[in-house]
Amino acid sequence: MSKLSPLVIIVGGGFSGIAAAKKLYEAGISFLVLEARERLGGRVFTKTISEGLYLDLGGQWIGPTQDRMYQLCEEHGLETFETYDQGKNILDLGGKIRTYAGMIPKMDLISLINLDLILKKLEKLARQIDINYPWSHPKAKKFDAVSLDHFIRKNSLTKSCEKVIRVGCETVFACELNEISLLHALFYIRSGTSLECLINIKNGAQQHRIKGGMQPLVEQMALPFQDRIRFNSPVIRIEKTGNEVQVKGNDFEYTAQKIILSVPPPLLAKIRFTPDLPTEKRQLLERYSMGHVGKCFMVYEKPFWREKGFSGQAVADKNSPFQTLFDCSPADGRFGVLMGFTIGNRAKSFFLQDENARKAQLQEILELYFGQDSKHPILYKDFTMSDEIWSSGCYAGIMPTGAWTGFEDAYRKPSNPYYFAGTEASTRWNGYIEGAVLAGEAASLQVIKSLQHD
Ligand SMILES: Cc1cc2nc3c(=O)[nH]c(=O)nc-3n(C[C@H](O)[C@H](O)[C@H](O)COP(=O)(O)OP(=O)(O)OC[C@H]3O[C@@H](n4cnc5c(N)ncnc54)[C@H](O)[C@@H]3O)c2cc1C
Repeated sequence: MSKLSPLVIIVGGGFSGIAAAKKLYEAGISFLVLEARERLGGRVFTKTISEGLYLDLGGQWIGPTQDRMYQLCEEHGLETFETYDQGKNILDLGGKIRTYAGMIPKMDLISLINLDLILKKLEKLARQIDINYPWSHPKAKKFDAVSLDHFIRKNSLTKSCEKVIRVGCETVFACELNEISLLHALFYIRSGTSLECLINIKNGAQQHRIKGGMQPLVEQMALPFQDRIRFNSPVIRIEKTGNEVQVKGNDFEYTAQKIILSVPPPLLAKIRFTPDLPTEKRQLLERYSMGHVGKCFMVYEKPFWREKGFSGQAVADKNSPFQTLFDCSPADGRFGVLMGFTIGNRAKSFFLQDENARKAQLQEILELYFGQDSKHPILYKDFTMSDEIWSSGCYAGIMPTGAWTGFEDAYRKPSNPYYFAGTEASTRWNGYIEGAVLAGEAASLQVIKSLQHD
């Protein structure tokens, strides 16, 4: 058993935990990061396949208004590049393929008008939400009593419109739409600036990727304090006695004064606290669910679809296992990479099949969309964080109906000596890497302040 006694222990070495650690390091405060996995990054995971070919199996995109992410890239000398976004997009409704340019899918006029009205309505409602106090909206109880699914069914006048708006929302929220409260959806939109910002590639959250992948950034951030990170160290119990806290795992025990918790809500719920966390936080933790997403990559010798005038983007209804497709080729286009998102119930069915069947399904879709050239991939790789015990889902924790109005800010509220980070604790870019960084930094500032007062 270790005798080390840092002032602060950070549980979790994702972007949030490492952003918290960076702040403490800069402030000269002793700390230790305990990370369950053998790597940093958590829900960010870059797999290098060969020289020049890497796949971001977790979070990968950043975009305007995610200011901290751009600052961190600059600070660590990492370059960003534009997501490929030129040429024809594909809309696949019931296997009927249409192509269109720009953001407006090719549909009948009534469906288009209906789609525009729903998007505008969501945008307008989201603009009224105070991200610090979503429960304070005069209609908060009404919005929190229904799911996003309810809102979409109520406002969709045509089947095509409903299908397209569903696919868009499933891709943004990464869950079945009956799992998410309308109030949480509005908060999430506002937290990410606007719906347009969440959906768009250009001027949106999908605008840029980092050359070499996202995980190298968190590794660069942690370089100066490598010796203060302990890997393969899941925290199981946290016990407070007097002014000290014991943090315990299977083969370690550390004592500290303050604890920053930066793990996803369902995993926080599994840590045994003595005395227990405040009742409202415990009850809220039990309500959170994680989304379900799979990323499925087909790699080619070159991005052949670009020469044929395709962007590589597609949107599909339930006849396909993939809600959306994106061009995820490396910056230099040395390889061609198409990535399909399978989300919610589609992901559940998809991952019940063996890998050969999964590959065959993506192959079939790509041939349908991009023709014979897609017949000869050099690699197939898929991945879902839902199968990872130390993530238990993604992109992020989802608030079901009644949670915001029932528990307000119970999740992020500190209860000395415990401080809560992780993207779910962020009011800005909640669910995103930017949110994870902001929440980690905020938790460290709270700890520093509290140490000054002790
Ligand atoms: C497929 C996918 C696509 C995404 N796409 C994007 C995107 O393009 N852009 C974007 O901004 N966001 C995206 N996201 C979301 C983004 O990745 C997350 O919001 C962000 O990485 C969360 O960071 P975090 O530090 O809060 O949590 P995590 O990354 O989950 O870090 C928590 C850490 O805690 C560790 N841990 C858990 N339990 C314990 C324990 N008991 N003891 C010790 N350690 C523990 C975990 O191993 C993990 O390393 C995506 C996520 C996924 C999975």
